Amino acid sequence: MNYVGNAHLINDTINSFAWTNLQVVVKDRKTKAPLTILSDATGIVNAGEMLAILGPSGSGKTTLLNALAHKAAATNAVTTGNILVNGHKISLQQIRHLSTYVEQEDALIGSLTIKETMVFAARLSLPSTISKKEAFKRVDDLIAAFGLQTQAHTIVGTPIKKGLSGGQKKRLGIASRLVTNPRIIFLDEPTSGLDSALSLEVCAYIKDIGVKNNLITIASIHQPSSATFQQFDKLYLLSGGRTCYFGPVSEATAYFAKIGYTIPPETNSADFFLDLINTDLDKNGDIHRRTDHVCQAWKTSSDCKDLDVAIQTSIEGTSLYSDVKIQPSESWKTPGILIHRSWIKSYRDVLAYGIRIAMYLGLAILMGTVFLRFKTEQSYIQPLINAIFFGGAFMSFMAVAYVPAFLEDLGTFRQERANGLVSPLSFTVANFIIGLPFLFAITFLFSVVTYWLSNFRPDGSAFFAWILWLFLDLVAAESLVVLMSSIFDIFVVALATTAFANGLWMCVNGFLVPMNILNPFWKYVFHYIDYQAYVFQGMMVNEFGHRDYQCDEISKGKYQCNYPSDLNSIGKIRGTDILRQFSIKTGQEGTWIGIMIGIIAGYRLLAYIVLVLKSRT
Ligand SMILES: Nc1ncnc2c1ncn2[C@@H]1O[C@H](COP(=O)(O)OP(=O)(O)OP(=O)(O)O)[C@@H](O)[C@H]1O
Repeated sequence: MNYVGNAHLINDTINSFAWTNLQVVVKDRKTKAPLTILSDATGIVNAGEMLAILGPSGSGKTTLLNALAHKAAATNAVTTGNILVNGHKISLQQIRHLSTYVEQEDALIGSLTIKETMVFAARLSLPSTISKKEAFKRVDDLIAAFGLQTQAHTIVGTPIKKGLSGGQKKRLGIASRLVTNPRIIFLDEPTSGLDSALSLEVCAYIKDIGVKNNLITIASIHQPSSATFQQFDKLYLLSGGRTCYFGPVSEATAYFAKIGYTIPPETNSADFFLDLINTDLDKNGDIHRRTDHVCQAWKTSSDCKDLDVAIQTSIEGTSLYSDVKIQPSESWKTPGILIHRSWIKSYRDVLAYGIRIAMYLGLAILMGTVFLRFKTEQSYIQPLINAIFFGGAFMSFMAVAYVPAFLEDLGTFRQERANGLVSPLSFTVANFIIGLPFLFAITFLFSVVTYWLSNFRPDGSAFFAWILWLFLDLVAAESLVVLMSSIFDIFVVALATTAFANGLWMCVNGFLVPMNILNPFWKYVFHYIDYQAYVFQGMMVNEFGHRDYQCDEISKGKYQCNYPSDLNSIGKIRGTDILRQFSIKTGQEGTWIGIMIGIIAGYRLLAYIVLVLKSRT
């Protein structure tokens, strides 16, 4: 770590970040009564210091961190108390302005390199007043500061292509949040998922950058090793939302000895403090009693009084901070930047579209060779209808393969949204646009193989009409994936609900049960909003609306026709008579295309609304 502080990162305006009497009350999940999950929290962190928020699981670490960052602690949570910067109360806008929040989960795009990740972070967050040269300098400086230079052109890593180690990913995630020059950094469990060596490495980098640039760093942390714990300057110890200790890490051992809890030799002090107040381990009420004593002792301690004095001094002694951090704000360029980023992902990450293209090509060969060289004889009519159903319905069913790639994008969006970089509208627009060329490529490849192998109506315009229906089908299917995954953002749930919805659309699209006998509930509630129904009808009209089929000739001039038609006497079946059996009208294609576009727009609009509603909580 031979890194020197960066001029742009250096904090010379924020001296202190303090909070007094913070309280968070939620509505209890079970009883619905008000429940205090954080009470009377008070503390101060000065420039260049790093604070560890420590406590047993469920003690309120994340609640405190979120309250400090002005993030919603939970749905319907009511937060009261004061948050002060240089002794002055600060609003949500101001804290966003000054700080960055690094979530526990990495939301990096696996197929981008370190450098690309940083450049896109800079492009999304820096205003156009910052020159390209300056932006690149910041990116390079941060890559160097986090010790990532040698891997600058290594990809983050996808499930099928290994990239960075866990520690490097963590460092990159943090580095990408620092391009906007925050003065205060909130980190939610930055060492989660890392072994003790990597945890130490990550914390040492954060500490180094914080000290060299005079930044205020606040991190919740879970069971740190001794070495990791020593990286922190201050400790906030919590149990059941109550303060057990706040003060320098170096003085914590002496403080606990003073109130009657002496640490045994060669014990990790963090483990000792946690065991002291971990009420989850309580068997006979001892730990509860001990925790009550520790919290009470803190309230009446001279250290607690000294803290109040220190905060009072910060209020009286300093001037207002000036706005220094660059306010990340969305610009009209954001959708374009997102499209560029997705474009790289699309061609580099085979999971995004590559696997689907290969899968659809395989499906095309399968379908084209099973439904091979159909003739215009009546025995081919039913297989032709089956092929049309299979082509439309199965293709849309397989769109579920897009779920993992979309969920990765959604994770990135959530974090960028939380940091004010990307709005639901930009994300929705970019996601829609980037899908179109790939869906068209899939449609074209599939159709070129299948259409001509199966001998659908051999006519150029019929071929292009087929392409149009299939393209609309895939766009609608992908839009359904986007909607379902936005609502149910857990992989298996998104997969199951999308598959279920597609199964439903298949059942009521008019093939398995023709519309004239489909029962009214399914017909009127679902059939008319079923995008697969319009694709099926469109493809059926494309095939049967414009040609006739031959009956079997039993003897010279005598025919046996399986489908009634006014042409039976001359040994033919009019295609439109087949359509009539399915209650499909001709000449409605324009309306159906319009409805398809409406359904696609509807899915996207609903997904957008879901994203807006979810990003409020
Ligand atoms: N609506 C609610 N009803 C009941 N309890 C709640 C509610 N919301 C939060 N809590 C409780 O508040 C406590 C604090 O949660 P928080 O996530 O801040 O803890 P934590 O210390 O970060 O836990 P972990 O280390 O497991 O992430 C938890 O015990 C949680 O169960």
